[in-house]
Amino acid sequence: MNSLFQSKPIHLNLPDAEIIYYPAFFNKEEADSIYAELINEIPWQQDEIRVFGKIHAQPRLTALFGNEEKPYSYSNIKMQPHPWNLLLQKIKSQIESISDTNFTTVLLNYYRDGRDSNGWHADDEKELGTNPVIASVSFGAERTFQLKHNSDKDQKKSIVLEHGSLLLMKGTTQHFWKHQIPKTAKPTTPRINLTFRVIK
Ligand SMILES: O=C(O)CCC(=O)C(=O)O
Ligand SMILES: [Fe+2]
Repeated sequence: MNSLFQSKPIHLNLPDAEIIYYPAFFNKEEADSIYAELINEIPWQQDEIRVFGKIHAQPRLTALFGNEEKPYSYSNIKMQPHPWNLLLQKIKSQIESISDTNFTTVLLNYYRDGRDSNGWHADDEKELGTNPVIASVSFGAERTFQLKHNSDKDQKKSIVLEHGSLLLMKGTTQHFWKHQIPKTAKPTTPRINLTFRVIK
């Protein structure tokens, strides 16, 4: 893997946000091999979440890796991280050099098909601190990532996250915007997304 700076960054021009998209952060060959390894080697689990008092199976599979002493809680789930493996450490160090951030944790999502999704949310948990840097890398099927501003209803953005791409969200993005991966009726093969985070 030595694909740094292969693709030109695209700065999304959105108010109250700092979002940068790198379309081919990993080249096709690297992305293919990372995708296959992640599908096979990650201990994917399907958690239950509580939404308005009701228990649901999460509409995707997940896994958490990170520094041992940093559990991560969201949607009423407390996840204990698996220790870093070699592949995730390698991806982490490439992303750290481009984002100038030392990540403690990565949350992995496995969207099996178009019925899997990730509903509107901000990554604004207390333990991420103010103005968190979130580095999101995608492998496999392309899915649409939607953004909407919390108070200005005219501000919305959709972006297709490509195989091997990196999306960096920083600054005040999580305070003013929510994001989601909606379900799609289009026949869709699996997609894996990794969001690297700093847990304080
Ligand atoms: O799958 C994605 O691209 C987004 C994942 C996400 O927003 C999250 O895990 O917080
Ligand atoms: Fe998110």
